[in-house]
Amino acid sequence: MWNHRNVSKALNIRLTLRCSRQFRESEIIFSETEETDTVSQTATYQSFSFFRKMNPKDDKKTDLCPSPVFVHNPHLDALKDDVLYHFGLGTRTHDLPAMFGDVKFVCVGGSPWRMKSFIEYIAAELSMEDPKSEYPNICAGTDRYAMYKVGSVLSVSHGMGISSIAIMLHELIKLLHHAHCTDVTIIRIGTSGGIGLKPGTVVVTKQSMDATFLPKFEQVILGKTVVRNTDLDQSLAEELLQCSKELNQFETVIGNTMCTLDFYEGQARLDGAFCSYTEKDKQDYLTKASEAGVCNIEMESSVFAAMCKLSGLRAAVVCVTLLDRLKGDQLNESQEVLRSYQQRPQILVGYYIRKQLKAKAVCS
Ligand SMILES: O=P(O)(O)O[C@H]1O[C@H](CO)[C@@H](O)[C@H]1O
Ligand SMILES: O=c1cc[nH]c(=O)[nH]1
Repeated sequence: MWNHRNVSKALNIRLTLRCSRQFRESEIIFSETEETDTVSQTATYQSFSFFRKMNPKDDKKTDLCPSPVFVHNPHLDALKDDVLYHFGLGTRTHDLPAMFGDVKFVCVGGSPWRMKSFIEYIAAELSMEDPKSEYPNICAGTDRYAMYKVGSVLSVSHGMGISSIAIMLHELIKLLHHAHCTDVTIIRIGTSGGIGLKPGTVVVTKQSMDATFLPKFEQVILGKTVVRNTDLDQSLAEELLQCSKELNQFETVIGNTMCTLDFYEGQARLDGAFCSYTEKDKQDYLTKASEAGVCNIEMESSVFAAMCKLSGLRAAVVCVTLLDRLKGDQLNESQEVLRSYQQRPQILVGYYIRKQLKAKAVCS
């Protein structure tokens, strides 16, 4: 007989199956020998692309049931308390469902200053301003990351680079999971270098690519290279582009984003402390990137896309371009201009969140 308990059990089994399938579909493991063997790496990579085509696990939500935030770690069940060390939070010390259970939108970006200014901006947009204008840093117990919350919107800084954002995302995903959040959308609001775009253009990422222009994120786990899928939610990207059209305040495009391990040599800059290539080498490389559909370069999108996909989060990357890398390397615009550029992804995402909340209010 179907009662509340076995309906929820069946639902759980379905969700678990769905999430473990999603996990399998999202990664390929190379053995150590394969890793150094270009031919087999290419072959495995091709099968990886084939896998993706066979399983266009998409973005569009087909289920009406709420979508939870998945973790894929059986060891977590054995933990009495889970300490989210770099947030200064934990399951024993904090009531995470009470603090975060209502979160529906998470915005992340490199700088703590930007993420505080975003929460002030969104509070005003949603008419939820604190009369004392106080937005306390929820992670005040640590100086690693900063976190702010207004209503259902959470704003978190992640520092610079893949390692820094990956640590933050491990703890953020566990936080959302422990808090029993459902139907969460996460958006990175960042800055980048553009390729052939007018500075100030906003790029909504279609695919995050590595420095060889392949849509994958590689990580060595237990001495083996694990390759993860960097797909982002295409319908969310389209919705953001539509919002930009409605706003009509600045140029926005959808394109591929290259994610590098470094700001200088990793992005073909000629102005780092070391450089062993010519201006022509740099131009040739950026031209190849552009031919692969790369519109901008930054340093977190690949692991962001990979981890959000594994946890079932609807994710997008929205970065403004601060300069055109075909024309130079140095950021020599005034602080005022750079600050106004940084606000563009915030304005776009703020508009999107307000639109979503309005639509939800009409439906309920
Ligand atoms: O503007 P944020 O979010 O920090 O992102 C970009 O800016 C930093 C480099 O200046 C890198 O982290 C890059 O990804
Ligand atoms: O050129 C740039 C500008 C911002 N962020 C980057 O990673 N690269």
